[in-house]
Amino acid sequence: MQHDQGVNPTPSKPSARVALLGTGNVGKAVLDRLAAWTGTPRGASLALVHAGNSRGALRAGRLCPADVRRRLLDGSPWHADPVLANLSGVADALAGNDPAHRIIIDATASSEVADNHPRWLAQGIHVVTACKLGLGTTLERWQAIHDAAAHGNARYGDSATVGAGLPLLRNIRDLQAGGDTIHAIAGVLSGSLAWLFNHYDGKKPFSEMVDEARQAGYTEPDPREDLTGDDVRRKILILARAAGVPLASDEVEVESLLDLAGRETGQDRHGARRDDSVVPPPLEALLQRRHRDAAARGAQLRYIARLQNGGATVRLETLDATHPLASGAGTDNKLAIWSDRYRDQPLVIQGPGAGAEVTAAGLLDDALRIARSTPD
Ligand SMILES: NC(=O)C1=CN([C@@H]2O[C@H](COP(=O)(O)OP(=O)(O)OC[C@H]3O[C@@H](n4cnc5c(N)ncnc54)[C@H](OP(=O)(O)O)[C@@H]3O)[C@@H](O)[C@H]2O)C=CC1
Ligand SMILES: N[C@@H](CC=O)C(=O)O
Repeated sequence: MQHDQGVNPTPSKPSARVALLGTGNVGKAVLDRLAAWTGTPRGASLALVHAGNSRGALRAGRLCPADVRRRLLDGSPWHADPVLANLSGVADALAGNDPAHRIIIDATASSEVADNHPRWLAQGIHVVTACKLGLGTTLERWQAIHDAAAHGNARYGDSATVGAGLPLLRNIRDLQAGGDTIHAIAGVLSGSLAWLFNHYDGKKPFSEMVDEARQAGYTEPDPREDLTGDDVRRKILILARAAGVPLASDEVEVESLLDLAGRETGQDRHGARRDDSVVPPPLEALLQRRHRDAAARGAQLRYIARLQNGGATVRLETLDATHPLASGAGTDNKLAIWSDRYRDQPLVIQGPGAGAEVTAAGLLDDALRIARSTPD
């Protein structure tokens, strides 16, 4: 394991020490991006000192990202120390004698990791996360993160939590910083469901396509999180709260695709056996019919989140082809923002909204912004 890449073009500013949690789809893409920066100023500004997953962690004064990545990829044993996987020790891995920034990158979907965000922030450790469980679940946890960040004078990088790094939260915050008031937002916030509805033609089973989306790294680790709308619920909560509407989780009215199907057959999804298919036959039939009806009038199925009049909804909608939210390709997310400034015509932001590479880029954008700022 290489410990020092020997590049530090800005000796006045020590490299930020970085701990990466999660080495799945997104974590691997973070390692790839860091590896590609080896020998560049970007690479020099971020020193990876800890890389861990649920089974163990590697730790060194400076880990070589390509080496960590190779160990994960080539099937060679992942010689990580399981003791180092203990989250209580991650802060120790970031300790040092210089005033460098300390950054934890959360590329997990772990509630246990999200529970630790406030503790790390309060210790002055910056947290950069793709996981929505920090800001997108209970108001208490959201508040705890804000309070801890203020207390520890630490930053919380959340760009990757909505739109997989698209500049959605940044634009909402910039508008407000300029004195604008957000009145409503609406959008396609699930990259996997966007991809599914962009490709679904009623012929190939939806279940097969969900599997393809999972293999492409667009879905949550458990695709049911996407199909139930829970993932989009978290995203609209994060956006709403950033826009100054502190909604509680149960204040978002969510139409789960799985419940839609259950409603049709009178079955309760909560009664489903664990080994049931992710896409039960009634949902296949329902989507086939909804797709056929939409296509017959040149319309599109879209899973839309809306925030207006202090409330939020998430549901499957049939949109005319001319509707501003109907167009898009691949995993495109699309967000329309109405504000004082954009009263009649909304500000619309569109682009790929899922995938490991764009998400890793969003995470590292946040990490670099922190690394380049002056440590207190
Ligand atoms: N895929 C996408 O397009 C996007 C994903 N995200 C978010 O990124 C996150 C990661 O997604 P993805 O990479 O697909 O998920 P994966 O399931 O592929 O990877 C999750 C990783 O987290 C690790 N992990 C779980 N618990 C812990 C723990 N306690 N400590 C350290 N590591 C832990 C897992 O360990 P192990 O390897 O041992 O199982 C695994 O390496 C999710 O929160 C997701 O919502 C956000 C935007 C877009
Ligand atoms: N599963 C998510 C991934 C990004 O957050 C999605 O489909 O958008």
